[in-house]
Amino acid sequence: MVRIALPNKGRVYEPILELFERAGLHIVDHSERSLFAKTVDDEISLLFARARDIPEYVENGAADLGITGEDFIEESGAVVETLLDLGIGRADLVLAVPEDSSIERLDQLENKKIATEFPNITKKFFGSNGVRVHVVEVSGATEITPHIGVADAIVDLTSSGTTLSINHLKVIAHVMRTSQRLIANKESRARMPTKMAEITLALESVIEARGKRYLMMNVPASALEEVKKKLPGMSGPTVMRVESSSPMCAVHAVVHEMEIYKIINELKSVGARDILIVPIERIVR
Ligand SMILES: Nc1ncnc2c1ncn2[C@@H]1O[C@H](COP(=O)(O)OP(=O)(O)OP(=O)(O)O)[C@@H](O)[C@H]1O
Ligand SMILES: O=P(O)(O)OC[C@H]1O[C@H](OP(=O)(O)OP(=O)(O)O)[C@H](O)[C@@H]1O
Ligand SMILES: [Mg+2]
Repeated sequence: MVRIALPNKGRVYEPILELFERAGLHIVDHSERSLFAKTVDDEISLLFARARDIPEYVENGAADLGITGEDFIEESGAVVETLLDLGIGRADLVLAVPEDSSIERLDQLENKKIATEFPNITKKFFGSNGVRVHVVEVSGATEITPHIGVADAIVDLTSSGTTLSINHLKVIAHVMRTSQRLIANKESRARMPTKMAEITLALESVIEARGKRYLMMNVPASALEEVKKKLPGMSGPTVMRVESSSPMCAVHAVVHEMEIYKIINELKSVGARDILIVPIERIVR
């Protein structure tokens, strides 16, 4: 049996459940408040925990696999194996000061107070930069602390930048990037390599398909070479013969959604027609 620990709430909760559904690891028996769930695979069960606690649970074997942020993994110092970057919950951990502060450089924070939910990362960051500071640990709403005399600066996560901006804070240094990772207990991985590889592959196939579309079109044989030049394709486009009165081919290719707009126009201009653009669920390499 493989036990996977997932965050029980927060901004990454829904995206992670959606990832499992797409990967075919359908969750059964799960209500919002329940801390355990089964999956369609009898050999895989889920437990729901605080994202911050997950690295430790995976390290000590309470869970064989876990999903949580690189920020919490680094902060915990847990010894685990990282199997996959899920690309969900991307954020930057930054050092910020009030907009009207004269502080612009790290060394100006010598002996000052830094509030954060990440005391270990913060101590390491200032230590490696040779600046001595007093770290004040808080458990949320860190952005308020410089305005109430609790701290001179903060180390906190930002993605859209909205929270920093409405709280009149400016970034003066970048500490680390984070996103959700699939992590494994070392012994569990050694004991169940095949099952772990199977789960990793299932999740990876969803990530791989993200932002990609499947293009299908009919192409007169005379235009085939020009059409092939326009298509990137994973390993070149697939070309099939179409039963038709004039020589005709069906061409299929995987294209990134960012390229679709431009490619469609180019394909049409060289003779492709009946173009279909289809979503891709998963790509298993
Ligand atoms: N602004 C953000 N943008 C993207 N991801 C973020 C952001 N803030 C936090 N995260 C990520 O979301 C994950 C869960 O954090 P979240 O803040 O939802 O939980 P928490 O801090 O444990 O709970 P709560 O904030 O409710 O106390 C973390 O791994 C973190 O990296
Ligand atoms: O750049 P933004 O998009 O504005 O996001 C930044 C905010 O997101 C996180 O807060 P969270 O929602 O986890 O609340 P918390 O402070 O209670 O943990 C983080 O601690 C910031 O406050
Ligand atoms: Mg939070």
